[in-house]
Amino acid sequence: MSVSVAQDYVDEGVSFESFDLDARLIQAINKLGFEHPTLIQTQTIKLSLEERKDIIARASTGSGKTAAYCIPIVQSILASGSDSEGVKALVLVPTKELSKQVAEFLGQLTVFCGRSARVLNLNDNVSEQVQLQLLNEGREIYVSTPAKLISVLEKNKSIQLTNLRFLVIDEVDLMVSYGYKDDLDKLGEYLSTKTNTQTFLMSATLNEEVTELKTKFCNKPAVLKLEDVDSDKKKLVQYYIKTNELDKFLLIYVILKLGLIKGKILLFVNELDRGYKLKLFLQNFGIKSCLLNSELPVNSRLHIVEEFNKNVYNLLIATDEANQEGQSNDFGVSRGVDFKNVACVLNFDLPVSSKTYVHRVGRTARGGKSGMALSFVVAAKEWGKHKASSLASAKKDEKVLARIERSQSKLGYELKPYQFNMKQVEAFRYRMEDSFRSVTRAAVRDARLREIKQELMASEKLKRHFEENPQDLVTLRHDKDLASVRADAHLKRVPTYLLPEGARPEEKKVGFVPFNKVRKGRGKKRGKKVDVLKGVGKRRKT
Ligand SMILES: Nc1ncnc2c1ncn2[C@@H]1O[C@H](COP(=O)(O)OP(=O)(O)OP(=O)(O)O)[C@@H](O)[C@H]1O
Repeated sequence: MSVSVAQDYVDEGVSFESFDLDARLIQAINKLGFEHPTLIQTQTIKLSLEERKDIIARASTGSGKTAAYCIPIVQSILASGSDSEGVKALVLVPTKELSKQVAEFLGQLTVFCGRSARVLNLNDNVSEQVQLQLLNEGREIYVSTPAKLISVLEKNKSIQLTNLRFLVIDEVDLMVSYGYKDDLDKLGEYLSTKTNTQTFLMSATLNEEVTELKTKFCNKPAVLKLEDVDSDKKKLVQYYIKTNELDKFLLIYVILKLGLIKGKILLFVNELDRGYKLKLFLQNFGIKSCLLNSELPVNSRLHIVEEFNKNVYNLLIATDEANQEGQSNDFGVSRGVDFKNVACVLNFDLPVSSKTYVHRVGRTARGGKSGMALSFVVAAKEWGKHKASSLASAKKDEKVLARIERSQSKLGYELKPYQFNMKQVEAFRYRMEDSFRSVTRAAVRDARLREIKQELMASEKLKRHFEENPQDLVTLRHDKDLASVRADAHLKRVPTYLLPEGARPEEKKVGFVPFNKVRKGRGKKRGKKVDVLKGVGKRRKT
């Protein structure tokens, strides 16, 4: 099987065999479908295996950083045989989602290694007894969030980190802002990183706080910065639409109802309630979505990401909360999670910083695929005019957009304004307003409570159920309709007269749907499609 990742980042002249890797590791890499390493992988594997260097790596989202540190770790463990007892590698990540993702990836890399390289995710949802048993088995690689690690170390004094050969801090710039500083300080007491351990600090973005961790954990590190890729090779196209607060709802309704974006969409909002509001609003039109936010139990969150990756859902509404200071909390949905095959990242609410924008849009155009980012930007003069749809963070949208444009242009990207022809979507306005009105604050509150209850129950069910029936996912779909919003059933149907000609039933057209009238005439222009959402409606492969 051939998986073409991040073609832009692939180091085509290099093969994995050239690193002299263990045959079991090569076999696993082949099984994963990786044909060539990516640039960051080539550099990291070499520096790690040949020079045993500490590494600080900044490389774009989707460039293959996980394998870049996992491969040398597994290789070194296999090469050393059973020379010492205890944990040999520790991978720290900021969220449970990432802990699961990285542990699973390491599981795939070590699938042929038997007892020579075993992985333990300390964040796994198991009883203390089971965990103790797993710890006693003496696994070679631990993956954990810092807080969980410290709690495990404090409860199990017999765990020895003295033979630790690798320490990885992934998404390193988040670690400090997540409040993990104390845990990392404590961890320092368990390790002698400066002498025995090779350290990797990884992220797509780095900040000053990293300097502190560098001093603490690294010894003359090599600094890799691999984010500049030929702009003509770039596969991420970025658009923004300047609009007002209420019209965001009109735009999203038209775009989704008419299927103007093909493929899976990851949509970001900035507040919890807005996620529910949008879900209920879309539900009125028969548009299904599922929610991902920090309030949901972790089991549900993990399951939702898994299901989205398996294409069970097409629209995921993720809440990336912004705190009072306007800083994005970035709780994890926009960080590091390897969402598969996302065709479009849609910033329904613009993030509050250009850094968060990088991580959000980095969820698409991964694995060699192309992708699109579309951001709704509220014009400053429009802000606050419609209370019910207003969002505090949108006040600064234009300023944030300017910052995003500056930082993206340094990376060789351009954000193109999207000229949305609002006149042509006006016909949908009254339906949008009907639906918008029906989603009252009480309905949102009710939906939020219900969803959490439902997910808490499902979460427990999930745990037990999947232990017994790993295949049976049917009862636990997360995109069920929520709560009882009093909207008319007619909203679910778009009457034929509102549809663009190409989408009317008798025409049986599949795929791209032009919004304008089909031009009839002679010669080449006959039947030419004009796309009101030019760019947005482009047919795409996913
Ligand atoms: N050499 C390779 N060949 C093919 N696919 C690869 C290769 N390396 C990584 N991949 C795939 O590319 C995708 C992105 O990799 P990964 O999640 O490590 O990116 P990342 O750099 O950590 O991004 P982020 O900063 O968003 O976390 C994954 O699905 C991974 O399986």
